[in-house]
Amino acid sequence: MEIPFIKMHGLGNNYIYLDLFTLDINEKLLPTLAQRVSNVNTGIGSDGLIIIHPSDVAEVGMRIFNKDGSEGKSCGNGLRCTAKYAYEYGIVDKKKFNIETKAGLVEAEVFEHNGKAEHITINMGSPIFNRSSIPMAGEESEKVIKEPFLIDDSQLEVTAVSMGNPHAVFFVEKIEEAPLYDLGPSIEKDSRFPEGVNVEFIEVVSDRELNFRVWERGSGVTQACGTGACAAVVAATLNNHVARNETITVHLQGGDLKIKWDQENQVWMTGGAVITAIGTYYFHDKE
Ligand SMILES: N[C@H](CCC[C@H](N)C(=O)O)C(=O)O
Repeated sequence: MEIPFIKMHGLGNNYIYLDLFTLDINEKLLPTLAQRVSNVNTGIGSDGLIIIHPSDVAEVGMRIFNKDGSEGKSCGNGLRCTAKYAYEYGIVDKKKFNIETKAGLVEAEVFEHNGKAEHITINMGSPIFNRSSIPMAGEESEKVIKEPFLIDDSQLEVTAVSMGNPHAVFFVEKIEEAPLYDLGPSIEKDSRFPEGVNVEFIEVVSDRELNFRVWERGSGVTQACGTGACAAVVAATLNNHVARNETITVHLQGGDLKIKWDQENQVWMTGGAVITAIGTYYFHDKE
């Protein structure tokens, strides 16, 4: 089967995108397709698969599948790339529009330069704190802020936030010493997170600046995680490390995002999006 695709990245967090406005594909195939195209040796190579699709409730819809085939409910870098593609390829004819995700509707705004979407702002909505909605096991509580968290003999403190997808945020002295590979996999699959969890390590640089690394649920270490950067700013605010209602610069491995958690409890994310390649993927029934 010949499958036309677009490869795009947001700060190096790269996905293979399928445009279901022009392509018809059996959605049962998507988890397997995500695993196949993500494989850098036998596929194209990516952090996963994103589906851009018609929506009854928004101008455009987006679904995200991680490298392991699991479906996430939202993806910040994917949303910026989806907005860029929708604007530049005529799916939408305006600069402000909604995108439907499994986590709900988000609002996108494209900032154009020479007809191209130079950078994109997404209103990622309100953070979710209560434990059962993260979801995280344990006594129901309003918030999980710097809760003791023992993992593989390491005593950590976790702040848990959902941006429609679950995030476990840990603060470290030096970002280069973050135990990304040592503890990321164990935390991701820890039973205290019944749906798994994205794992972020944050170094506070100032009250307007964070350094950030991520081990993503279903994809492992990626260059950037948009929902994770939002969760990091919310967690840093809850722990009084950064100022509320101010624009915080988050330095991710692949570049910077500007994040603001405003007084109306909306989290705004601004950053770039790049089209890397357009091509045809040849799906073989037998790998
Ligand atoms: N791994 C995430 C989905 C991708 C999120 C990330 N790439 C972003 O930019 O937000 C999850 O399973 O919830």
